[in-house]
Order: sequence, then structure tokens, then C-alpha cells
Amino acid sequence: MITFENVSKAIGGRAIIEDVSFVVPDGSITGFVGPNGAGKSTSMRVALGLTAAQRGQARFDGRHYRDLRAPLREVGSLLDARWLMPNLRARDVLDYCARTQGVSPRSTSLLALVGLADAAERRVGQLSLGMRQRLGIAVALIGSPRHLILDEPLNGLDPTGIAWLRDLLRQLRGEGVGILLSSHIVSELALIADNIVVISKGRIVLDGTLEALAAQGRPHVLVRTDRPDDLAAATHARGATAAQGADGRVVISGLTAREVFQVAAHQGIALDELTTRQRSLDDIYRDAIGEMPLQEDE
Ligand SMILES: Nc1ncnc2c1ncn2[C@@H]1O[C@H](COP(=O)(O)OP(=O)(O)OP(=O)(O)O)[C@@H](O)[C@H]1O
Repeated sequence: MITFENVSKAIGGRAIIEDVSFVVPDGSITGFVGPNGAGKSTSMRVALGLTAAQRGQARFDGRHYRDLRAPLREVGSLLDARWLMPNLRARDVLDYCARTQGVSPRSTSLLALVGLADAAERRVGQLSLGMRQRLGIAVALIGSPRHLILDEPLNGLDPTGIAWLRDLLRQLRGEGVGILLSSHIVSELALIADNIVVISKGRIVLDGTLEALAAQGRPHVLVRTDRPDDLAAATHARGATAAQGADGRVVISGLTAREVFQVAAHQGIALDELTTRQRSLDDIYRDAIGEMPLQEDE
């Protein structure tokens, strides 16, 4: 299990991440999502001992990265495929990493696994971004680790590559690997993650199973009327929650469309529009990061 406990880091007096706490259970995929600059990479770098936190800690099965005797056997990571040495051949990158980490070189099988068998003798500098991502994933897997930290691994992959990586990660999850996978697109993670952790401005603003988050998207009723205050008050009185938006729109949760219609009819309130809507995971995500106040967008 990967555990983040109240991890905080500031740079030059500016808080970059604050009290970041969440877990990545074994045999699961945890999607780590947030807008650009939210603190995803910094959190991952802290876990990997590449940058120090002022407070809190990140551990792998209870141990800090720096205390792992053979780190690549325990934790595989891909932070930025651009770091890969441009003058080395793809095969040499894997052999080099295997030698320095004391793991058995299995570059041929790893290159085949990531779809780079034909590029084994090509220099890294000549590979496309997607091919470098694939090579970076091969590096991450070199020690058959039980934990994986992958920062935006889908970047640069074509649709076939994305489908391939999803299959590979599902297979690793099935073997018990705990995977932390970042992205800034929640719908991309929804296709594969078991849990979603949302970070915004350095703080965790949402953390739950995909199922629990999807349940938050329960249906609500969108109404347009020239008497929004009266309708909001009348639905409130029936125990519903009502949020008023622009143009006389009212978003009502807790009543069905039929019940809202009955309330309006009882009060003599004319309705110009009455629809049932369901919030998507993307709506919930944008709400969590403060991008979509209900009143304005609905
Ligand atoms: N070495 C540094 N010096 C100063 N500020 C930094 C440094 N590293 C990161 N930051 C700042 O910390 C914040 C979080 O950056 P981070 O790279 O962790 O975000 P991210 O969520 O991974 O973003 P992205 O999706 O764009 O990769 C940003 O505002 C960034 O500018």
C-alpha cells in the first residue's frame, strides 16, 4: 500500500501541497486528478524521495522510499519520459537501469511487452513522445514492482496505445500491484480507476471510490420560471434542496420532476422548462475544483 500522510511542501514560502493524505491500496488503480499546477507531480516526487516535504510523509508498505533496499523491485515510476538519455538505444536504457539496480536484464521481453520490439536499437532521441512513454513504462516495470507511480502516462499515446496501457494496468492490478496514475482528465481515469483522488491548489478536495463518486451524480430537476424565489421556497418546504441560477433557473435535488410539477401547480407558479438531469463525473470533478458553481452552469 502507498500511503500519503499529511504531506505538505512549500517552495520559497509558497505552499505547493498542503496536508495531502490518501492511500493507494494493493491491487487497485487510484486515479490522481487535478488541473495543471495542482500539485500531482510534486506529491509523486515527494513519495519517490526526489524532493523533501516539510511535513508529513509518504510510505510504501510503511517504509520511506529512501529506506527501500532495492527500490526498483518495490516501486516503479514514470514521471517524465523526457528524462530518458537521448543518446542511448532503447535496449541500452533498460540494460543500464537493470545493471544499476541489480535486477536481471530482460530488455527483449520488456520491449516486446511495451510494443517497442522493432525499436530496440533506435536511439531514445529518435523516438516519438508516445514511444518514449512506452519505454518509460518498461523502465518502471523492470524490477517487477508491487507499487507503480505513473505521472500522466497516457500523454502522447495514440488511441491504440491508450487501450494497450489500460489493459496492461488492469493486468498488473490483477497481480496485486497498487497503481497511482495521474491525469488532468477525470473521464480518462473513470475508464480504469477504482478510486479517484482529486487535488486542487495543493489540497485534496475529493477522495472516494468511483462508485461513490458516481452516486453523487444522482438525478436532479432543472426548472425555469419567472418566480424562482417562490419555487425554491416551496420545494425547500418539501425537504428538497434548491439552488438558483441565472435566467430564473432553479436546480432542485430531492424531488422527482413529477413532484416539482405538483409543487409548482399547487403554488400557481408557471414553469417554462422542466427537465431531469444527472451530473456526470466531470461535473462532480469540476464542482470539486471550484470550476463549476451549480448556480452559474446549470
Ligand atoms: N521547483 C519548483 N519551484 C517553484 N515552484 C514549483 C517547483 N515545482 C513545482 N512548482 C509549482 O508547484 C505547483 C504544483 O506543480 P506540480 O508540477 O506538482 O503540478 P501538477 O498538478 O503536476 O501540474 P501539471 O498537470 O501541469 O503537471 C505549480 O504551481 C508549480 O509551478
